[in-house]
Formats: sequence, structure tokens, C-alpha cells
Amino acid sequence: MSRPKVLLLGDIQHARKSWEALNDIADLITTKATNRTEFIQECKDGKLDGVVAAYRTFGSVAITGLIDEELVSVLPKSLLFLAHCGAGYDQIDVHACSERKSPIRVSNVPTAVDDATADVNIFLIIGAIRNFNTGMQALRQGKWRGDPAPPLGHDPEGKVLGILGMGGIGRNLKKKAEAFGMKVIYHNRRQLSENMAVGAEYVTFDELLAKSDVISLNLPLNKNTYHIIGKPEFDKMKDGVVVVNTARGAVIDEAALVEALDSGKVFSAGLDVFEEEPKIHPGLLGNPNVMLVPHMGTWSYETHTAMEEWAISNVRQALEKGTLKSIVPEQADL
Ligand SMILES: O=CC(=O)O
Repeated sequence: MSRPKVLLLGDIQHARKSWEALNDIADLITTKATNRTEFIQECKDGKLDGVVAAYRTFGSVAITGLIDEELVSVLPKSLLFLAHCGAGYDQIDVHACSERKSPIRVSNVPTAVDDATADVNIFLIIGAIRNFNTGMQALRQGKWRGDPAPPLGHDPEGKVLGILGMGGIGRNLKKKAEAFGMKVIYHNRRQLSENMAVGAEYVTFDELLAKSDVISLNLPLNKNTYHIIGKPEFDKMKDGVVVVNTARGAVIDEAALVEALDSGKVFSAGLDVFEEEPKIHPGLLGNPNVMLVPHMGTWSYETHTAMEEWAISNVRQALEKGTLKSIVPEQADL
């Protein structure tokens, strides 16, 4: 019987041993393609036939492009499992994967990303509410705090943090924000059990917008959450609100955020993600009241290692048992 093949899309930097150990049960292959056209051709030429599972990184989109309907239709029929090494899987059209004649089951990496992402989230909340960026920027220009000095920031203590999306990262953030004396309210598609919410108050979406001193976006990007924060939502927020995003850029209408910052409606913002990465809206780059981090939410040795190990364990389980450890929720019943 021929051995199953596993396709690597992107790099494995840390969990090499676990990856190479898969050699015992499968042939590990990579793509020769350097762009989407070449990758599609490779699929059409049958070069990837026999691939049962694929492991992909966020960065591999530079080679394959989005895993959209077009790509799903040319991926080898043998491909049954796609292990994504990341929490957010908005690059993958899960619906197209489910609808294919031979469906492709998709897994992501939950939990392993929570601490590191919530850490960056707290860094951005503190940095934005205290408005550290203005002074930090002036200092590097040889102007100490700037002339005039920036307006005073605010303390997190006693402020209301509204978390939109109370999944693993949101709940982790809640714990950390409470250590800074913040009061946490949240909105989620479904209200959490008291066990899970541990005292965070559930509010409607509009209440979250109206009551929060700081709004943190911690929800996945999909067709329901695209531009969930735009001009009408900014209008409903408190004057001088702080907005922080470590989820995906496109959950906010970036142009509307720039306007809200310019008008002073939004006091400051902390952003780790952008609508068109790596392109940054010039209105954000040019505004010293915005803390900018180039998508480094999970950028730590420990977390990248844990993410790779998790995604590899999905591949191993797929090969050994025909199931995934962390299938995406949309496919729970597939
Ligand atoms: O952005 C990071 C992730 O989705 O894991």
C-alpha cells in the first residue's frame, strides 16, 4: 500500500523534530510553486496527488493565495485534512472546504495563542490609554516629550473595558485587565455561562459601544464581522474612547477609524492588525496617538513553538485516526 503524503505549505521553524517524526507514517513533501499561478498548475498537473493532509502557515498565503473556492476546486481529491498553524483562519473558505465532493476538514490552533495575544492586547491598552506613543515618537526625534508635550493620558484603573468577542483570548485578556483595575463588560454571539464569564457583565452590542472607555476587538474575521466597527458604531461610542485591535484588521473600517481619531472621538488606538497587511493606512501611520505593532500577537518563541506542535499534532491525528484534534467550529457536525 502506498504511503500517504503530507504537504507542507510554509515553514516549520521550531517543532522540526515533531514534523520529521511524521516521516514514520507519511511522505513529507513541499510545493515547488513560488506563486498562486504555479501552485494551481502544480495541482492541475497532478503533482500533489496522494496528499492526504496539508499543514499551512499564515505566511504561506504569499505562495498559494487565499484558500478560496477556486483553490479548493483544484486541490487534489485525496486531500482530506488542512491543518492551519494559527488561531484565525479567515484565509480559508471553510464553507467551500465543507461543500467539496470530498470535503476537506480544517483545523486551527486555539488556546496556544491566548496568553501571547492577550499580552500584546494589554500592552496596546496600556500604551494607548496612557498615550505613550506621542512621547516615545518625540523622544526618538530628539525632542524629549515633544514641544508642546502631549496631553496627559489616563489610568486604566476604574475604566470600563468592553471586550467584543469573549473566546479564549478575550477571557485571558479579562483576567489581565482586572489586574490593572479595569471593570470588564463583554458582548459575544452567545452569553457565556457564569463559570466562563467569571463576573464579566454581558451587555448588548450597542451597550458595549456606549458604556466602554476602552473597546477591545477579540472576535474572528468572517462575513458577519467584516467592518463590524464602522462610522455608525464610532458615533455610538463615548467621546475619547480608546480602541484596541489584535484580532484582524478588517473587523474595523480603517478609514472610519482614521476619521474618528482625527475628530478626537477616539482618543487613541492600539493596533496589531491592519486591513491590508503589510500596508498601513497613512492616516494611522501619521497619527502619533496610535500605537502600531506589525502583527506580533503570537510573536514569541514559546508560543510559536506551541502553535507548531499543536498544528503538527492535528496532522498526526488525521493520519493515525482520521480525525482532527481541533476541527474548526463550522465543521463540528461534518
Ligand atoms: O494572528 C494570529 C493567529 O491567527 O494565530
